[in-house]
Amino acid sequence: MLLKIPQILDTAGVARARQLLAAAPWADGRTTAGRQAAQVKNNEQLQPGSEQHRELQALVLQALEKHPQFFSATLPKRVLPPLFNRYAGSANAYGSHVDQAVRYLPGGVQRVRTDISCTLFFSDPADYDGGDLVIEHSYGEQRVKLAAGDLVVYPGTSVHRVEPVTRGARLASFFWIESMVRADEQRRLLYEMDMSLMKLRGELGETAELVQLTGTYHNLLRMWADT
Ligand SMILES: O=C(O)CCC(=O)C(=O)O
Ligand SMILES: [Fe+2]
Repeated sequence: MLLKIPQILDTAGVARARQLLAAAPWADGRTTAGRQAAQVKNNEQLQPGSEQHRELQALVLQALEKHPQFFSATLPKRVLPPLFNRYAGSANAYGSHVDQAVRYLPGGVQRVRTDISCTLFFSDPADYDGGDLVIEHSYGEQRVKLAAGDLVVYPGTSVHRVEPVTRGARLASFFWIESMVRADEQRRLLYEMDMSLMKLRGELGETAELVQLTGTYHNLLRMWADT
């Protein structure tokens, strides 16, 4: 399921993130990519370990935690620490690739399966030309270029690319999630059901049928979740 979630970060959060990104040390992006992806990756990435990097990670993670739609759509079990990239100058781009299936948490022991890939945008579309995140799926390609503060989540299984940035700079955070529910189609059913339940509850208040269907939601989650 490809889902755009608006305003994960508010204006103040975006401004703070940009300030930190401007002061932080950048390095070649190829260091964190797998072998195939490194051949097509041409961007910069924030070097982990700096004070700015830590504050940025906390900023993103706290924003995600506060967001009910993010939780419902991803049902996170583990979230890899967010990373940060910049595409600017000399047509930085990231060619077609699939993200590595398994990554390590810092420390290099705990493995995380990358069920869901995420990009959180810090630049507005007017700040740069090109730089669309293009995600391939069974119905064709989806182009994504969101407002600063917005997030896109998409299946880790997708072939995707970032088109060359030909003017300005595209700043983003990218990270991966291992979900309690491994299968994308099961997560989608749960998400759609949860959203409909919330809407119906707003329209009708609590009814016996809503209690029953909410139970069905939780019982499906119980059946499918691996916590
Ligand atoms: O910059 C992006 O939106 C995506 C980056 C990406 O695909 C990756 O780092 O694997
Ligand atoms: Fe990727």
